[in-house]
Amino acid sequence: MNVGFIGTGTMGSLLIEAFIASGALSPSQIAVSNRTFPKAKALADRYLGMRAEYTNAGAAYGCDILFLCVKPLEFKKVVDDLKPVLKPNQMIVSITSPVLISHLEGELKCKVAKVIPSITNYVWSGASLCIYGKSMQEEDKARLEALLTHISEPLCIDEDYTRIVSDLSSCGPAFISFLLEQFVEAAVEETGIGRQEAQRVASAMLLGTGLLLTEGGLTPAEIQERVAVPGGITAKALNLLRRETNGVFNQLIRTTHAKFREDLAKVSVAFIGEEVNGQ
Ligand SMILES: NC(=O)C1=CN([C@@H]2O[C@H](COP(=O)(O)OP(=O)(O)OC[C@H]3O[C@@H](n4cnc5c(N)ncnc54)[C@H](OP(=O)(O)O)[C@@H]3O)[C@@H](O)[C@H]2O)C=CC1
Ligand SMILES: O=C(O)[C@@H]1CCC=N1
Repeated sequence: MNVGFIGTGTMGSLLIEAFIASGALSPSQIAVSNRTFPKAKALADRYLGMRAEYTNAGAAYGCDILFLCVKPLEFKKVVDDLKPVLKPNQMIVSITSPVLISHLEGELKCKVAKVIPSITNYVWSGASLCIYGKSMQEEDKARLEALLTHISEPLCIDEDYTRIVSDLSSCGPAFISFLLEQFVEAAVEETGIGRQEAQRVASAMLLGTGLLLTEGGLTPAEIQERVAVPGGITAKALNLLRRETNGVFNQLIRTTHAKFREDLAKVSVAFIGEEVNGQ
C-alpha cells in the first residue's frame, strides 16, 4: 500500500512520523508534498526511500490513500490540483472538521473519508475520528482503520457531531495542558517549588488519571469521590473549583462552534459558492 501526505506541517509530519515509528508504514511507501517544498524535502531526507514531490499531483501519483493535511481554507486549492489526476479507486482523507464530505464528493470522483487525528496519536494513543463518504466500501473502511489502529483508536462518528468530538479528542490536549500549566505556575508562585519538579509530578499525575479513567474503569465523578474525603482538603478545594469554573466549558464549546461555523461558511463559499449551516 502507498500513502501520500499533502501538507507536511505540524499534523502531516506528526502522522508520518507516528506511522513510521509504529511500523505501520515504511518510508518507501510514503510520498509527500508541501507548499514550501524544502520542508517536504527535509522530511524525506530524514527517511531513506520517502518520495518528496514538487507538486500535489505528483505526490498523489500511485497512492492508495492520500491524507490532506492542510488548513481548511487551503483545501480548495489542493482539491483543484488533485481533481484532474485522482482515480476512482484512490482514497483521499481530509483531517479537518470544517471541510465537509459533501464538499469533497462534489469535486472529486475518488473515495472520500474524513479522519480527525489528535496530537496524542504521536504516542500511539487517543482516538482518530472517522467519517465516511458514500463510495467508501466496507473493505476501504477496514483498510483505513487497520492503518489508523497502529497509532490510535479509530472511532466512527456522525458528521453532525464532528466539531464537539474534535473539541474533546483533538483540541482537548491543548485545553488540558493549559489547565495543567496554570496549576504548575500557581504551585511555583505560591510555594517556590521548582518548575521542573512540579511539572514532572503533575504530568505523571495526568497520565495516571488517564489510566484510571480508561483501563481503571473509573468515571470522573468516582475519582473525585474517592480522593475528596468528606470534610477534607480536596473537598474544600473542589468546592472552590466548582464555583469558579461554573459555565466556563459551555463558553468554550460555544467559542469553538462559532469559529467552526465561520470556517465552514468560508470553505462552503470556496467549494460551492454559498454558505452551509453546520453545528
Ligand atoms: N494540530 C492539531 O493538533 C490538529 C490539526 N488538525 C488539522 O490539520 C490541518 C493542518 O493543521 P496543522 O498541521 O496544525 O497546520 P500547519 O500550518 O502546521 O500545516 C499546514 C501545511 O499545509 C501546507 N500547505 C498549505 N497549502 C498547501 C498547498 N496548496 N499545497 C501543499 N501544501 C500546502 C503548509 O505549507 P507551508 O510550509 O508553505 O506553510 C503547511 O506545511 C488543519 O486543517 C487542522 O484543522 C486536525 C487535528 C489536530
Ligand atoms: O479541524 C479540527 O477540528 C482540528 C481539531 C484540532 C485542530 N483542528
